[in-house]
Amino acid sequence: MAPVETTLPERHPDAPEPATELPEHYAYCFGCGSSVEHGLHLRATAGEDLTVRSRFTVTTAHQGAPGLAHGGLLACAFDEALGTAVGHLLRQPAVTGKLETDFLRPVPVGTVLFIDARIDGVAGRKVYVSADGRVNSPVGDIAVRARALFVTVELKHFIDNGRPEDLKKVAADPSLLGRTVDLNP
Ligand SMILES: CCCCCCCCCC(=O)SCCNC(=O)CCNC(=O)[C@H](O)C(C)(C)COP(=O)(O)OP(=O)(O)OC[C@H]1O[C@@H](n2cnc3c(N)ncnc32)[C@H](O)[C@@H]1OP(=O)(O)O
Repeated sequence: MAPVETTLPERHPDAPEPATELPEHYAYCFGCGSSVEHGLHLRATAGEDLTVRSRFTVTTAHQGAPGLAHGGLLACAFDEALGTAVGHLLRQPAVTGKLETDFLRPVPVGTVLFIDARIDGVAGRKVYVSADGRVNSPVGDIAVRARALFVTVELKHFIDNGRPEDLKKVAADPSLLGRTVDLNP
């Protein structure tokens, strides 16, 4: 539940159609990037209305306790899944301001975590989102639940704050970035 009054936003007219597989947003993103060897490699599909379904396989590189996913990595997966929902459905750059997780059941190595994310409401630049994660199936008991606040930003946020050598790499090879927002709106 958002701590302030919110309104339900419109799904952006250029948002991907439901059932569209969404591209990684940055090749070196720990959450979704294909160039990060032990990253989460999260994959997402646009859902109906203000929803996105993501999934990732928990590997031995993601352990906290023997054979079990690290809670911080699970939080990372939710951050990515929630940010993907905001980025694709609203088509606005946004960053995580706050992320809260409830770890309800252990998530073993080798399982696929299905994460159903939704946009709950907006208030000015604040976008409230939440998600449920289930083990090996998109239905059944919830293993992890998360709520987050994303704050919309101008592209300038990334240009002003990113490490210059990484920004240069992207400028030299724009294919490293998925085009979810218009760079020249
Ligand atoms: C398709 C694309 C897929 C992308 C997936 C990516 C997933 C991963 C996303 C990330 O992990 S992003 C990286 C982690 N986050 C950051 O690095 C953000 C660091 N924080 C900041 O840069 C600034 O604090 C921030 C841009 C969030 C806000 O600073 P601003 O100066 O622009 O705005 P301001 O501080 O005025 O806050 C705007 C509103 O948000 C509210 N707010 C900001 N942070 C908050 C917070 N933590 N808790 C509660 N409210 C917060 C703030 O109170 C205010 O509310 P009001 O409009 O009602 O006044």
